[in-house]
Amino acid sequence: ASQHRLWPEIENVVKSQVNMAKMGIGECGAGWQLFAEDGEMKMYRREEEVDGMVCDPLKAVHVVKGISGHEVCHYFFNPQYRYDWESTLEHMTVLETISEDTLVFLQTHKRIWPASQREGLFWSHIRKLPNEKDRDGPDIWTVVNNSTEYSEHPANNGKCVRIFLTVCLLCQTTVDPPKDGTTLTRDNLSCKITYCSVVNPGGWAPASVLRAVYKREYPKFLKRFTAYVKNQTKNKPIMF
Ligand SMILES: CCCc1ccc(-c2ccc(S(=O)(=O)CCO)cc2)cc1[C@H]1C[C@H]1c1ccccn1
Repeated sequence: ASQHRLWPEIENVVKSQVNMAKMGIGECGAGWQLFAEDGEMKMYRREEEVDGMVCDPLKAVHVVKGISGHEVCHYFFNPQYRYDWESTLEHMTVLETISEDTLVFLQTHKRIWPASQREGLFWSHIRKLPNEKDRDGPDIWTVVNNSTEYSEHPANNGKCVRIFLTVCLLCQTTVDPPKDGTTLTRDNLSCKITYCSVVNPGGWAPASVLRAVYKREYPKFLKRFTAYVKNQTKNKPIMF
């Protein structure tokens, strides 16, 4: 995989996205507004437009008990689970398996009236990172998705408008060992999830419509996905 044409880009984008995701909302620059809150989940966005198109960066922070960062990234990365949790997905194919930790996806999302239907073509990379704060603590896990070009699938040659996205899911596991030295259970586990995304809708759509879609869809998406991981792992051994 390290000699693949995309490898230099993957290395650069993963490093920069992980550094951004690690920064607290206060360090990420000004202008972040909290737009959704549900228990431990907080969602922030910044209003940004590129050529008159809404490209609001989004940063969500969520703490979920009973699952590990590896499990969250495993179910987010692997294509075989995606239809179970991604409710806006209409079709998904893996265009290329670059390596076992790097895939290229082509996926179409259900049309959201009045915007036209969207599709995304992106590489997706899963990686374990050393826990710098605590050497013998659990590793950090991340999945980065980043749009890329494919000559066999030119943008906007069909009915769908091609979106351009960069997404980073960063997961930090916390283990709170049982006092009485008994075996670790999922009750001693929690995961801090940081989800960052910048999506360029690729073609014009009314700002009010896009912002309403994101305001509705992102909280639903993160809640549905984390509930799915809890349900899938509850009776399985912990994957660290
Ligand atoms: C006009 C643009 C609409 C639009 C742009 C972008 C996305 C989108 C693509 C990918 C990812 S992901 O995190 O990489 C998981 C893999 O699918 C999340 C969101 C979805 C929509 C549509 C379907 C709406 C939506 C928005 C936000 C979250 C979920 N769904």
